[in-house]
Amino acid sequence: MKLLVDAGNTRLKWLLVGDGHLVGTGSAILDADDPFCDIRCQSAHIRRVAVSTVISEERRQHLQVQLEAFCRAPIVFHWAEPRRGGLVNAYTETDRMGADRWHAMYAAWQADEGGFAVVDAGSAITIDYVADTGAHLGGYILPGKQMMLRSLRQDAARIGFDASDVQAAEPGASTTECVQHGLVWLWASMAARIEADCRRLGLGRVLVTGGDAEGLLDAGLSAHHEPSLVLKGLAAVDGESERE
Ligand SMILES: Nc1ncnc2c1ncn2[C@@H]1O[C@H](COP(=O)(O)OP(=O)(O)OP(=O)(O)O)[C@@H](O)[C@H]1O
Ligand SMILES: CC(C)(CO)[C@@H](O)C(=O)NCCC(=O)O
Ligand SMILES: [K+]
Repeated sequence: MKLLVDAGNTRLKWLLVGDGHLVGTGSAILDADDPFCDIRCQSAHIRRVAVSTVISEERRQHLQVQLEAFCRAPIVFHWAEPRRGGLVNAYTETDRMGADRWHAMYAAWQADEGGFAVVDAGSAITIDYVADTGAHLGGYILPGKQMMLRSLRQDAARIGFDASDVQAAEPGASTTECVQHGLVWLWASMAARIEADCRRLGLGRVLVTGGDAEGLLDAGLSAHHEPSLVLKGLAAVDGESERE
């Protein structure tokens, strides 16, 4: 079996696969003491671990120690690359790009259905555009939902607000409404902007992933929800590098 790990700044997601079929899936807060406790009894059967991560080098080393304590299999970290197959990275400094973005793009590219946008609504939100030819056209990095709410709470003395699941975008009449509706309003504008970019660039598909994907869909983004897009791309990359 192979363990695939996507370690983001907030959460770690994993898939356990054996002979092309899914054995298990799970997630944990990044700093959990034992993120793989649910699959401890299977650890002896894991023959390889592949990781896509965007965490700091210090936390990456800590994750590696946790994985080494968990199972004896080789651990391979995969990073953003200049190109893979027909997919070509727009970055000149490829190694500065988050591995999650590259792996999500590669998963979408593998579907072989033409140009696309990938939206990853995680701790940060990333948007990447890829043309029919496989040329990455570049992207955007924006603060994620919790990051935005946290900065409003922390950096402005009088912005106190409550949590809300309300998906409303009309002008608010309380601090909570102004903040929460403001977020939906911003996301709705972002959704419209992504659609306009896709029309202009001739991209036929939008894929969305990440912990806040559903919020973006509710705010009006018209996209296919692929919760495991990063892990899917990582699986493809790791499978190819094993065969090389
Ligand atoms: N169980 C959960 N725990 C934490 N955040 C969650 C959870 N469910 C949804 N979220 C939302 O998901 C967002 C984090 O998404 P995700 O887990 O995809 O991030 P990440 O992969 O750790 O981040 P990144 O890859 O951007 O570093 C948060 O902004 C939060 O609003
Ligand atoms: C933007 C995030 C945090 C999204 O997870 C990640 O992809 C990252 O740390 N990227 C590094 C900067 C870049 O991609 O240019
Ligand atoms: K992510």
